[in-house]
Amino acid sequence: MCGIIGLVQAADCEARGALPILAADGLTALQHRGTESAGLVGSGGVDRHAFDIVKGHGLVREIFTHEAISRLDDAVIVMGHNRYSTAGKKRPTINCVQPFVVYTAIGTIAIAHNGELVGAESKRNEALHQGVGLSTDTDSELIAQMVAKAVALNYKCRVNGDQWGDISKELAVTMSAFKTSYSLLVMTYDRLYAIRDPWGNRPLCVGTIYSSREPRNGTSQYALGYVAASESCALPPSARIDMEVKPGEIVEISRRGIRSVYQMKPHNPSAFCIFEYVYFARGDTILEGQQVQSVREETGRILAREAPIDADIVSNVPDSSTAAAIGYAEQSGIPYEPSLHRNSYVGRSFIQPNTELRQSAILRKFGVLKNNVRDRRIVLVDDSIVRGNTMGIIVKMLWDAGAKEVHLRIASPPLKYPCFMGINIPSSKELIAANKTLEEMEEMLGVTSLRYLSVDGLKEAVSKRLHSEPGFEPGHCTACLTGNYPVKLDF
Ligand SMILES: O=P(O)(O)OC[C@H]1O[C@H](OP(=O)(O)OP(=O)(O)O)[C@H](O)[C@@H]1O
Ligand SMILES: NC(=O)CC[C@H](N)C(=O)O
Ligand code: SF4
Ligand SMILES: [Mg+2]
Repeated sequence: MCGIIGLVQAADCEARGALPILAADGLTALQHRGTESAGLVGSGGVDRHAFDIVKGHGLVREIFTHEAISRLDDAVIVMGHNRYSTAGKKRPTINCVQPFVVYTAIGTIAIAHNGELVGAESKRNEALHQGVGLSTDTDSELIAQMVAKAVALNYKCRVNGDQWGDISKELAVTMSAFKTSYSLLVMTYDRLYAIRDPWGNRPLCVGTIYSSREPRNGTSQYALGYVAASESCALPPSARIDMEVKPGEIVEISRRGIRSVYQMKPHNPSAFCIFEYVYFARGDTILEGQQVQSVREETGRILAREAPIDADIVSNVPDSSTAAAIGYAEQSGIPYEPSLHRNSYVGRSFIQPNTELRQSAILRKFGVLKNNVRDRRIVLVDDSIVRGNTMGIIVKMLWDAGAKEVHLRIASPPLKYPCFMGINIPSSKELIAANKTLEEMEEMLGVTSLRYLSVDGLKEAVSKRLHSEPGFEPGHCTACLTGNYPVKLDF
């Protein structure tokens, strides 16, 4: 998934050093989208070649020390990225860490990408045979090089008065070369572009940072700057969302404000990743006009109707299933009581890059609340089972603590098909539900019963409060659940 954020200081705001701190805070708020590496790039808004860059492997707080980000103190535009890799796995060097910064005919540009390009391999070969040199095997670098190429090809058509930092035409050309999946931030020395692919597969929103959270008596609020981010949870406290970037849209953010500069024909219906609601996004984020936490609660309520069971308590698998467990408890009338303590210093396991790291995270992450578990019939709600790593470990912990029955209820349908659009599950071999029947899974996981939410149930939860723009038919990618991919997979 990856997390991206960009900030631009308003023309009449003279604060110095605030932007990199807000950007690092934003990346911290997006840490759940990627923990492998992070980077920040800044521009002072005057020199079109000189960008300052801070990058590293690990967590945001480890990379962006006070000293490291002070290098960006003069920046009036800052852009950052948290990485969860889906590409570049052959040689995961520092070169793969985003944002990608490239020198082009009009000056330096930087690109931060969330998603994965379907068909990247053939585009990559095409580019290599046209003499484009690539330093990594990531799809994101390819986008950066394609933009650089579009800039070079359009160079002679730039008319006097064209601003160096304006690359909207070149971005539109690049967009037409790729189908999905990308939400992008592209930075030139004096502006930032927020772009979503025509399927709208990954999220991206844009907002304004105000001088105060609320208008005060007698004084009006004014804009200190502008922000674009994967999720609204990354916006500074005094910011408000202005828009979610539409599928196929390019939004330009400069020191003068925000404007939509291009709208490619969107795919109707769109194919926004339904797993953003199930697992990836943070509960307080607003997607398609609705709060993720509320959608998750609704999945729990529907699951309780679809798969009821008599039990003593309903428990969550912290963190991301908590809302669904609350919804299940509310609908079933069975009290919600936790069975597991989650160590907050251990991150998400699913987004670790290999099995060893995933399993070691799970082993360090959970402790059992024995007094709640002993002699109880437990409904254990999780948001998903992917490889089965989490369940394999915690169900055993519950039995060891004296549970009487363990009924697993999963607030999404069985995940049976690979994802090629930004999630690192490239093969169905590793997906437990693709290779076992429900009964085999019950036996393998050692649970009293196992039931999943239906595809229709998940769609119902997602559609209930969804807000859609006129002219845009909202739709969701459910490919990993149904095998119906939004684009033809010709590779
Ligand atoms: O079947 P698996 O392969 O184990 O994957 C599924 C599990 O991984 C995720 O949790 P994760 O620990 O990543 O994040 P969370 O703390 O937000 O729940 C998800 O919420 C499931 O619990
Ligand atoms: N999960 C993502 O969004 C990954 C972005 C990009 N494909 C990379 O591997 O760096
Ligand atoms: S295949 Fe699944 S995880 Fe991938 S984009 Fe579609 S819904 Fe999301
Ligand atoms: Mg989990």
